[in-house]
Amino acid sequence: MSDDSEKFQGTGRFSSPPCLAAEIAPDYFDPLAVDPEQARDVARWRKAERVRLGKARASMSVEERSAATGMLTECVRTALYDRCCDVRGVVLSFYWPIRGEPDLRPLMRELHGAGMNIVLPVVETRAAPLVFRLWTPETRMLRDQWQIPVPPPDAPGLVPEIVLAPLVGWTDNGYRLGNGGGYFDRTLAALTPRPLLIGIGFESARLPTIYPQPHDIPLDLILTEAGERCNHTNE
Ligand SMILES: Nc1nc2c(c(=O)[nH]1)N(C=O)[C@@H](CNc1ccc(C(=O)N[C@@H](CCC(=O)O)C(=O)O)cc1)CN2
Ligand SMILES: Nc1ncnc2c1ncn2[C@@H]1O[C@H](COP(=O)(O)OP(=O)(O)OP(=O)(O)O)[C@@H](O)[C@H]1O
Repeated sequence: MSDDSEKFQGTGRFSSPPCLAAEIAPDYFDPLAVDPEQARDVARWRKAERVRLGKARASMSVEERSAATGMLTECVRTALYDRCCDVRGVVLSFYWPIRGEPDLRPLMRELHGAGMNIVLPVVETRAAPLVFRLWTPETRMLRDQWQIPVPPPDAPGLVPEIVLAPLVGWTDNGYRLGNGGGYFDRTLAALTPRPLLIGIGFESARLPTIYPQPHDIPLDLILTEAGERCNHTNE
């Protein structure tokens, strides 16, 4: 609490108490703002959708996956170069693919070679924002609690300007279904300035809705093998 509010408490000088909204942590999310029964239903539906979409992704044929990954790679490269006059020094958060996520690691290496600072997301603390550790081709990766390869704790931490977020599901209006930890939403709520958030997924993961909740932050751009599927960057 600020000194002023303590000084003026109970003096009767103000008709209403001083506004303390600025003292709320930027990543604070009020669970009381949500109807618990509705939130439970949505969580249950999302869990089932993650399983369904995960199976669909796992059943893509080798040819289908390879063709889609090639087109996605091209699309991500173009989107990044279109948005950065000079990619050198730009801090870009990539992801190390798990569970059949699009594997864009050749592009990650290429962009590192072009001078971008590549970072990878790490869950250091459960139910907290992600941290981002620098990756280079020489980095000796460790595995986290989900067996996701991550750079070691002594890798430098950097704040990304652009974040590539893998999609389990996505909607035309830019909402993302992820792996269910709420990590990207928590991270975006905490980062200022907010990075450009680009969702990366396959066309087959398109959903009519994810039943958006107050914590869900829409993506700026969604890229699939079919190209730009949702673009809020010119609004
Ligand atoms: N490649 C990759 N790296 C990433 C992410 C990601 O989605 N993909 N993350 C993005 O956040 C973070 C890891 N987040 C994760 C969150 C939850 C689960 C998970 O296993 N969840 C439960 C399901 C929870 C539910 O459905 O309610 C599980 O599958 O058992 C895994 C990773 C950081 N790194
Ligand atoms: N800013 C936030 N503060 C607190 N809790 C949050 C926040 N964002 C999300 N959560 C919680 O995280 C849980 C999972 O959220 P959600 O279903 O949106 O995950 P997700 O986006 O699929 O996961 P991920 O980003 O890890 O891939 C929910 O219970 C939600 O309330």
